[in-house]
Amino acid sequence: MRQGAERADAIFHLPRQERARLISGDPSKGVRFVNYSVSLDNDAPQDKVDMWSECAHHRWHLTDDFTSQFPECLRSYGEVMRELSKELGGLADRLLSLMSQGLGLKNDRLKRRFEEDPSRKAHANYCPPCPAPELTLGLRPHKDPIALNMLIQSLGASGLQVMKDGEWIAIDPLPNALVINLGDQLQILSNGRYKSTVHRAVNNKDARVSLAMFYGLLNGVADPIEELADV
Ligand SMILES: O=C(O)CCC(=O)C(=O)O
Ligand SMILES: [Fe+2]
Repeated sequence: MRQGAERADAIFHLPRQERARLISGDPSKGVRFVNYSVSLDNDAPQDKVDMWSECAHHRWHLTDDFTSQFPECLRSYGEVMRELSKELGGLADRLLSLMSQGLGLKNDRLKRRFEEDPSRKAHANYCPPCPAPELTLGLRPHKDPIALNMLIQSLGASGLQVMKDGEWIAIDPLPNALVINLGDQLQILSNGRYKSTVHRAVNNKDARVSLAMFYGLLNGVADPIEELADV
């Protein structure tokens, strides 16, 4: 896990020309940089805040070699990613099994639902050292639209905060720990029994990296699973 965050950090320190080649709006690219721009909350323009972060996106998989599309300069990141993907794929299944039990369903119920239409995306987030952290955010407040986010944080600078009872609570990085965040799809599938959490990332004078491994349904979900639907 530590290596996942370290190698992800390397993506953001590639030579300028290599980086330029990765900037793209085309989701079919193996790895692409997207920039978070200004937070555009048009309903509350006074709350606009500058995003001080960069993000690299790619898909992940347990068995397909999704790294074959990675450029040569990301070879060692790809090696770590392949290992991590197998581990986190297994972890996602275990979590879904426990969450199925928690809902009073058969252990494999959620797992089977996800296998019908799976989506696996990774976001490597990088917040560079920020001279004025109080004027910026790394990631604006949001809920993850997908089901599960298995998040690895670099050690050192903290940044992740979760909204609880109207207050922001810092979730500081711990060695060898993952943060498991539930997103909208699990809230919908569970008919509100599991909650999608509002979270954000704040900036620091020091750099920070996080690696979000998302798992969920590719085409989204509009209804709870049948057994939990209101009648
Ligand atoms: O950087 C973080 O800790 C949060 C990442 C996150 O929320 C996301 O990628 O959706
Ligand atoms: Fe998120």
